[in-house]
Amino acid sequence: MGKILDDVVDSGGIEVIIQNESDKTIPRCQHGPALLFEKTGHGKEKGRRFYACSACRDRKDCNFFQWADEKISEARMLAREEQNRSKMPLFSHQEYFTRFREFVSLPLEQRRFCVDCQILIFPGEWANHGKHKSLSEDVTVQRLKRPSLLLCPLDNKKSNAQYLFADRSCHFLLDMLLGLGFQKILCVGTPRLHEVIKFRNMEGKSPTVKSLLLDIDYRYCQFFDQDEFCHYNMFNHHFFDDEEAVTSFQGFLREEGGAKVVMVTDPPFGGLVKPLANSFSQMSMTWKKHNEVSDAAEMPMIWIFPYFFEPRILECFPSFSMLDYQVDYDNHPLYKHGKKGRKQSPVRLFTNLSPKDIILPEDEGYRFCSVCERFVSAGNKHCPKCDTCPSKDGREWRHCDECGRCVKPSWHHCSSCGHCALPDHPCGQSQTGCFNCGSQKHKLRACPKKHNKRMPVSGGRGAQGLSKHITGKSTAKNKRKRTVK
Ligand SMILES: C[S@@+](CC[C@H](N)C(=O)[O-])C[C@H]1O[C@@H](n2cnc3c(N)ncnc32)[C@H](O)[C@@H]1O
Ligand SMILES: [Zn+2]
Ligand SMILES: [Zn+2]
Ligand SMILES: [Zn+2]
Ligand SMILES: [Zn+2]
Ligand SMILES: [Zn+2]
Ligand SMILES: [Zn+2]
Repeated sequence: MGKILDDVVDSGGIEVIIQNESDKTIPRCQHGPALLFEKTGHGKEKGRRFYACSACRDRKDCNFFQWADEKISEARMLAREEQNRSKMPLFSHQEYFTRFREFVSLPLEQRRFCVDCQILIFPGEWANHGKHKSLSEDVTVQRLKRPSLLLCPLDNKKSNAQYLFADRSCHFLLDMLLGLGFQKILCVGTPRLHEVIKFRNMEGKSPTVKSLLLDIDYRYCQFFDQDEFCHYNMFNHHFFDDEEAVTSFQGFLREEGGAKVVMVTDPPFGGLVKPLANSFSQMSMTWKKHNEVSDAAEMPMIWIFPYFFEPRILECFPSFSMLDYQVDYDNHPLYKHGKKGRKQSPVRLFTNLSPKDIILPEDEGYRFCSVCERFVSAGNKHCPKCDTCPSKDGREWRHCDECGRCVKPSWHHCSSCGHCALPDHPCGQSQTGCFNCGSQKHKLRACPKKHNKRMPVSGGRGAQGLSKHITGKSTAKNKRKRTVK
């Protein structure tokens, strides 16, 4: 099966097609309804559609594949259902949480956490885990309240990891949202933010905030009850525990007593912007349905993603803007803040909240640009010619008069190509058509959108991201990727 998938992906581009997820004919893998893809580009299979797993970038984790026009025999269907069932978690959410309650009532010396199985174990179960590595000390109540510190970040051999916020970023996010008056935070793929909220509530230092975590990592069922955690797939808006989870989710979105809701999400990078945006729109529609808001209202959202996805996110959510704040992670040597790590973090906040209301920390060099009416990073100098603070990566960009826009400091204007590029760019062969808007009908010089502040639209990124999603091949740019089991 994997071989077919590789061949399909290798021989051209791929487009994802959004379907109505309530459509019962969509085939399912263990991660819920599969996504529908269409082959683009050249080759004999152009236009042919197929289904593949929505959640796993690495086909070793889930190799689900089916041509859309393929007839599946009854026997194969049954075998597939059986396989999906066999991949289900050991216990139901309710059972997991009942175990947790019992577990915390045990004396400290009887509490163990099996590192190999990533599960809390009772004395009667120790024998079954006899050969496994386990933690037997320090499984304190305090530690159980920060499960992200107890659980190993999901990781596979290709260094796909769960990237957890550094405390600096986590507290910045929470303080900023509290400052804006939000009382309910929907944490989508942000377990560390969720637990920090709970922790702060217990300390009683800041106003009490409600939090609901939606994540595909069901290990969290062990620590959070059904009104605090839903096992969820954000690529197909699928709740694994169906009705119970959906009810809990809908209840959370109801702004009873005027408690304002905001959603914060930090999805794995994989280029699948379209299905993510579709899920977040579905959430926003549910929020709308359960609250008395105007037709044009959108649920307040913060989507944490690398800056180079800006054009694609804005395409899906035109009301969003990208903020300069650099999100910092704990378990990634590349993305540490400031000079200590090798690089500055490429991860930013995209939001439909008003940028001028989001005060970025002065002690980290951010300042307010009164022309742009937003906080910008230290190196991001306002360009009067572009009428914006143009830097995306935090470095000081330079205005090129020939290109009519600001460019990265490492770029130089190349007269053969007619635009700025890195000094060692493949001269003359890099791009056909317009460098600014991607159109094949004109060159940069004649671009009607030349003074438009958008980044150039690179034609292939969607397909690239997706083929990586399916094959697990990585592109240099999209290094932060991880896989979830
Ligand atoms: C980059 S990590 C973000 C963690 C966040 N920075 C934090 O510290 O809380 C991505 C998160 O999304 C979750 N995730 C990955 N794939 C998912 C999917 N298909 N649906 C829902 N959650 C997913 C992972 O389990 C992980 O918690
Ligand atoms: Zn799958
Ligand atoms: Zn074990
Ligand atoms: Zn400015
Ligand atoms: Zn400029
Ligand atoms: Zn130039
Ligand atoms: Zn050139």
